[in-house]
Amino acid sequence: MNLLPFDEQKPLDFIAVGRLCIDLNANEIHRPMEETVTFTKYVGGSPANIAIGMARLGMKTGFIGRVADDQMGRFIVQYLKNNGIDTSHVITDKSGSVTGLAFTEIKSPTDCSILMYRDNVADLKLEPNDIHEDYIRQAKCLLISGTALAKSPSREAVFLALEYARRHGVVVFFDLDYRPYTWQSKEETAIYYNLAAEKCDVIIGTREEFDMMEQFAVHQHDDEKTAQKWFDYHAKIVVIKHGKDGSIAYTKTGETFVGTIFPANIVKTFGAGDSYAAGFIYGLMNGWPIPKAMEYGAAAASIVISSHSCSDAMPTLDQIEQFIQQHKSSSTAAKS
Ligand SMILES: Nc1ncnc2c1ncn2[C@@H]1O[C@H](COP(=O)(O)OP(=O)(O)OP(=O)(O)O)[C@@H](O)[C@H]1O
Ligand SMILES: O=C(O)C[C@@H](O)[C@H](O)C(=O)CO
Repeated sequence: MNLLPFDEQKPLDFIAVGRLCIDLNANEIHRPMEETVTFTKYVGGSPANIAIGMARLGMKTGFIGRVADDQMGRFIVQYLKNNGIDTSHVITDKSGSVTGLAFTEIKSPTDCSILMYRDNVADLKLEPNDIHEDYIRQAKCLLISGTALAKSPSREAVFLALEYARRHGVVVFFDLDYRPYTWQSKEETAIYYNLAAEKCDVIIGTREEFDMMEQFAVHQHDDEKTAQKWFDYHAKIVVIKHGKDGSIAYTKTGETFVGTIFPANIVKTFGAGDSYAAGFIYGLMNGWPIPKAMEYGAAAASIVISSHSCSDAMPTLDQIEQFIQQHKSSSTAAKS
């Protein structure tokens, strides 16, 4: 049974809507940011990372968003173009907005944090008029990212994109991407996340993100009940990510798949979710069984957390397959 009816006649594979930002990753690692002197600049923003990941995997990818009218905005657009991503619907915001900055602190491979500068950011200036029905209609799938729901008019733009996607048989992925500093309150977040999730086909989030969404629900902290809640709406697949403990995917048809991880030489933990999403969505779009899609997501995640960047490190299909093969060979050798 084809859970996700991707329309192979559509010319675009994947469109992401939302945040285009800059990551400034500490170069002096294993120390607090107070002691960091230099940073490396990368394109960032969760939906941007996922779109870059999809393009690296060979998918025809587009983006809907706003960038600041400055050097950072131009850097982002050029980077997307260099990676073969269609930027015809990336708008330069002229309101004096700025580019969101994510300063990353890498105290240890497992103790990382992100300091976000997001006042007056261009990405949340996205407007409903920036959302074009004819563009979304051309895509096999659309990715929305939770942070784009944090403020108007971006919030309304996302709901319009969802309306167009539903109208034209575009499969919708919702990456929860909860970033508390962008919201007024958890209650506000839960309300808007629930309203969006009701319209989505695949919902991907961590246990903590689903708990935030379900703060008004009768159940708490229960993966199966979380999945069933969304199957009662539009969802076909719900994926709950559990960090180094892997992931669990539930389907509306009653199947459950437990995803394992690949060992990683961890440089930093963040970026795992975005790379996992790219590998997983790629697998689903190719009609693979869910376990294989989860495997490619997990491999992509291990590759990215073993790297200094997120976007730059998003792997190609060959890199993922070589990584998986190397792991399998090492496992076989270790057993013999
Ligand atoms: N320490 C790890 N070692 C190997 N794989 C990992 C590790 N942490 C995460 N992963 C892989 O990445 C997937 C997503 O990671 P996680 O659950 O941390 O999502 P996330 O919180 O959205 O990630 P991010 O830190 O990018 O926001 C996991 O399901 C797992 O497959
Ligand atoms: O999503 C953000 O704004 C931060 C990202 O750019 C950063 O790469 C990250 O946290 C990835 O999960």
